[in-house]
Amino acid sequence: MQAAAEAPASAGAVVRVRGASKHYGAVRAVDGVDLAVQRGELFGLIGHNGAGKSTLFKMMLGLIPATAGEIAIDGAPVSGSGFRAVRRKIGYLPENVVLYDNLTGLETLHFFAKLKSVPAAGCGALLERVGLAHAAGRRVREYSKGMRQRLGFAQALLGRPQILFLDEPTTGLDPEAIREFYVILRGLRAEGVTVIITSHILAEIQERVDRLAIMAAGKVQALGTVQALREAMDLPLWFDVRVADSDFTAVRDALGSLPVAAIEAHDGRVAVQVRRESKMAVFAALATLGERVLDLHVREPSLEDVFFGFSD
Ligand SMILES: Nc1ncnc2c1ncn2[C@@H]1O[C@H](COP(=O)(O)OP(=O)(O)OP(=O)(O)O)[C@@H](O)[C@H]1O
Repeated sequence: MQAAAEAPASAGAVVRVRGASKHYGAVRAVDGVDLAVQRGELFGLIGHNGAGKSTLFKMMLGLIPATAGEIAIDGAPVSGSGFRAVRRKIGYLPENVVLYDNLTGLETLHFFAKLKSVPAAGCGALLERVGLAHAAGRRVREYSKGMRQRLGFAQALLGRPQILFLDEPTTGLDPEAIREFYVILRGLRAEGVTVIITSHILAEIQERVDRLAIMAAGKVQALGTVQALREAMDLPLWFDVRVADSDFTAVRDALGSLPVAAIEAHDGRVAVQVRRESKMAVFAALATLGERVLDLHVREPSLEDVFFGFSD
């Protein structure tokens, strides 16, 4: 499948990946990936289990060497000696963050602060930022999965990183916590922090990232804004129409000979599926019904529809 346009020039990119591959014997975990993420961008990486997301993350962090290709963060190749300084600007939340059950939340952050050689003074404020101030003195053993995840996120924020890599950061979080999490991410983005995030929860990510890459079998199958990917896929749209007296025949008649992929009536509404290119013609046709149209809603294909189109 052709990747969508929209990839910005890699010249000013904070994260630049060119032809990166990682092979484990016959397994091509990552296979010729090109990617450029701009400063201050909130970038999503999605894909099925085993698509290669975590492996690519670890390569971008310089944690595992690439079999082939080049990866540079803030201009420094991850395999070079200059990367040591860049690493200080990076925060990382791994898929399975390792925490010590016997430490309290605050002790945990102090411990990570020491490892990162950053001052411990901000640890209390960080716990507050991720909503764990009330549990700062409790041992991690007593933390719920969501609380552990928040603590992992706090650890990633130690030292005010300029580039954040978050692998499945919302696992275990309840809906309110997910919302709070993205508020924090937007705040960080406004400060110019670059965020790269993986997620399996497409509905969650679709309205929140600036751009995303869909990975499958180690390759980037598509790259762009959610809207650009929708358009590249040319998936049909749905018009949901509520019409006076549930007069569905009037809707059918108004549409006349316009190409309609599907038309369904339920709950007093008519759902009309049309190709994107017919969108404005369908609007115009429905407008002829005047006040007999009581409500109208256009449903874009979800990221899930796009995802299955690109990753199957
Ligand atoms: N150390 C390793 N040795 C051998 N194969 C590996 C290794 N690490 C990853 N793989 C393989 O590489 C492929 C990509 O794995 P990866 O963990 O990057 O996928 P993922 O997209 O992060 O999956 P998930 O969503 O399940 O976390 C898989 O087939 C996996 O089995």
